Amino acid sequence: MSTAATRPTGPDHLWSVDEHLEDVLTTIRPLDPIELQLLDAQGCVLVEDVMVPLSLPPFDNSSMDGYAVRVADVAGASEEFPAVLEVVGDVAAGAAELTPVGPGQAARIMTGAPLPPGAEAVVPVEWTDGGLGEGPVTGMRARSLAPEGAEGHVRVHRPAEARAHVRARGSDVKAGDLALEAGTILGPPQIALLAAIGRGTARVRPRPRVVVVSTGSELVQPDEELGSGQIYDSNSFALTAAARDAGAIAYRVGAVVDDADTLRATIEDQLVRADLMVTTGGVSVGAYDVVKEALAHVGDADEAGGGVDFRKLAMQPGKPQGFGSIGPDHTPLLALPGNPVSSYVSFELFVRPAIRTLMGLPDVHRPRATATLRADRALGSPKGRRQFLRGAYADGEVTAVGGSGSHLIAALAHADALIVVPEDTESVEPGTEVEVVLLG
Ligand SMILES: Nc1nc2c(c(=O)[nH]1)N[C@H]1C(S)=C(S)[C@@H](COP(=O)(O)OP(=O)(O)OC[C@H]3O[C@@H](n4cnc5c(N)ncnc54)[C@H](O)[C@@H]3O)O[C@H]1N2
Ligand code: MOO
Repeated sequence: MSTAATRPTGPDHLWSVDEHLEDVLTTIRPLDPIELQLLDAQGCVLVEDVMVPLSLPPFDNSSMDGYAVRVADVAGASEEFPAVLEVVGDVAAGAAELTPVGPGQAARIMTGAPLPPGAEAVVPVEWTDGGLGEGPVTGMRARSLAPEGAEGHVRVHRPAEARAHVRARGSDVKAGDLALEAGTILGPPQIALLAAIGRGTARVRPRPRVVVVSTGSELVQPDEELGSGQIYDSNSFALTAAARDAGAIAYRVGAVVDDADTLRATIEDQLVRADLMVTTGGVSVGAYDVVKEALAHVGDADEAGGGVDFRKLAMQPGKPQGFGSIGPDHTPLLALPGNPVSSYVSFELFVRPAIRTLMGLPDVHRPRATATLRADRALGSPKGRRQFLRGAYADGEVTAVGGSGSHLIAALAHADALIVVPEDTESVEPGTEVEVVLLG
């Protein structure tokens, strides 16, 4: 992997949101395809055209529980003048041996069972006396309780056209047809089709394995006792959940203390199961900014442009960011800022599209919309930085939720959109049309 970190920008260059995103998306390539079991391929992108090896249905079969008959035998039948036919046996779904239906005969047939030779149509059981010699019945009795239903005579009360209630061989798809084309995303209906044509596996781009590492000596695992100056680690949970939501197989690594050697060792250990590494915290300008310390000078020895580049973005929240690659496989790494809202917003804007690029998905971005800002007063925004405020969106309107502080986790939990305030806008009046990112 090479990164645009080598572009001639200089350490003081303030990257725009779009430049950083472009760097990420032009660097990260879709994962190599593999053959996966059908259910493991759910949500993945198919990379081959799949042809239909056999027609569906594979044979003419009944769409109703009823009687397989010859058309001429039931012509003009009515309840008053029923056609009386000899029942030659049962045809259940899965039956391999089929008794032919001759003139004056019928076979009792179940939904999905093959149409026996000689039969031309199926009359539903409700159009007959079910072999009981009385009026129309509503169904059949279980074979185990009434085996005599497979013999004797049946009175048919209505005529049937040729092929009535018969599902023709190949009426769904024909052998040689294209079942699914390369590029299809395998949702449940597509998985149904692959299974129906007998395919147990599919060649797809796999879900990326994403390892999330949070950093900070102040962080404590939820459910444990908080000591003085400590807080619970929420970022690793938020980002692992977000990675899963984006389609990844995500692994959460508990918070690593602010020690560069410990962090380097942890990342090295984790590389074996990572297609993408995400860290949070330690990328700012403090004396304990461990991610920067641990990774800033770790390059990919054998590839120019490797290593992690730390940069400032013209964005709020999410100003400090790191991006690059590490380890022998040049595993891409995004280092997100530690403030909880900053890390989440950064994930939405950069990591989610990266995950979806790795999956080969055509649509890597969240949908956006235009909405009318509902607010009591104007919203302020820092000049020169693209601001992403949290909002609640409904029916073409968006309301700001909480303020712009990057620590406001509770407000984030009540938002379903990000309000985008452009770099050159310092104040947004109520009633203004704004762009929103819909978080789904
Ligand atoms: N002098 C300056 N200070 C700061 C600047 C700056 O430009 N000059 N930038 C600020 C901005 S903007 C951000 S964003 C943060 C980013 O800092 P780090 O990425 O180094 O993050 P930390 O210092 O480790 O943590 C920041 C904040 O977030 C809390 N945190 C960290 N990890 C977690 C977690 N897993 N779960 C919950 N909360 C977490 C941490 O306790 C801090 O409060 O830097 C500003 N400073
Ligand atoms: O840019 Mo920081 O990410 O605002 O809080």
